[in-house]
Amino acid sequence: MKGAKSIALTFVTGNPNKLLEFQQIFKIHSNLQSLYTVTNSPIDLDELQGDSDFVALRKVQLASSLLPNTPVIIEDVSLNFTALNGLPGPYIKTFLSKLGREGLYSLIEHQKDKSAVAQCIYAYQRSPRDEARLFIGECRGQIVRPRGGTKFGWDPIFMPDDGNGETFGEMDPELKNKISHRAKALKQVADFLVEEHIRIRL
Ligand SMILES: O=c1nc[nH]c2c1ncn2[C@H]1C[C@H](O)[C@@H](COP(=O)(O)OP(=O)(O)OP(=O)(O)O)O1
Ligand SMILES: [Mg+2]
Repeated sequence: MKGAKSIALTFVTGNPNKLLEFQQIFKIHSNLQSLYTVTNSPIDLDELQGDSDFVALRKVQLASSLLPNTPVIIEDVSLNFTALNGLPGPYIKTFLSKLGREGLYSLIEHQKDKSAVAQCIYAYQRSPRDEARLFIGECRGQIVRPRGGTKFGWDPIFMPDDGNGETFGEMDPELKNKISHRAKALKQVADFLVEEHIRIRL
C-alpha cells in the first residue's frame, strides 16, 4: 500500500502503448510516486471533431462524467504535417489506420517541406464540477520512410529534430521518453500535480 497521503488518479486511455510511456515518464518524476496512485481505465473515449484543444477538453469532460468519484487525466495526440496545413492533426489515428505508415509518408513524399509537429495534450479534471486543465507538449521533426520495428503508431515515420537522427521507432525508448511530445507535456502535468496535491489535501 502507498502512503496514507496518496491520492487516486485515473488515466483514461484505451491505448496500452500510451499507458506504458506514461508510466515510464511518471517514474522519472520520482516525487510524484508517493503523492499519487495512478490506475488505468481502458475506456476508448468518444472523440468529437474540432481542433486538438477542443477534442482534449471534451474527452476529459466525458471521462470525468463517467468516473465522477476520481480525478481523471486523458491524453490526445496529434500529428501535424506543415505542408498539409496541420493535417492529419487530431485525426491521425484514422489516417494511420486507413493509410498505414507508408501511406502517411506518401502524402508528403513529393513535398519539399517534410516537417511535422507531434503534439501531446494532457487534460486533467478533478471532478465533474471542476474546470478542466490542459497541458501541451510539442516535438518538431521530419516525416521519413518507415524505419524501426516499434509497434507504436506512427513512431517509425517520425524523426525528431533534437534526437540522434533515428526515428522514434528506432530510438532507445529512454531517449524518446526524454525528448518526446509526451515527455514535454508530462513535465508540466508533474509540476501541476504537486500543487494540486497540496490543494486537495488542504
Ligand atoms: O508517441 C507516439 N508515437 C507514435 N504513435 C502515437 C504516439 N502517441 C499516440 N500515437 C498514435 C496513437 C493513435 O493512433 C494516434 C493518436 O490518437 P489518440 O486518440 O490520441 O489515441 P488513442 O485513441 O490510441 O488512445 P486514447 O484512448 O487515449 O484516445 O496517434
Ligand atoms: Mg483516441
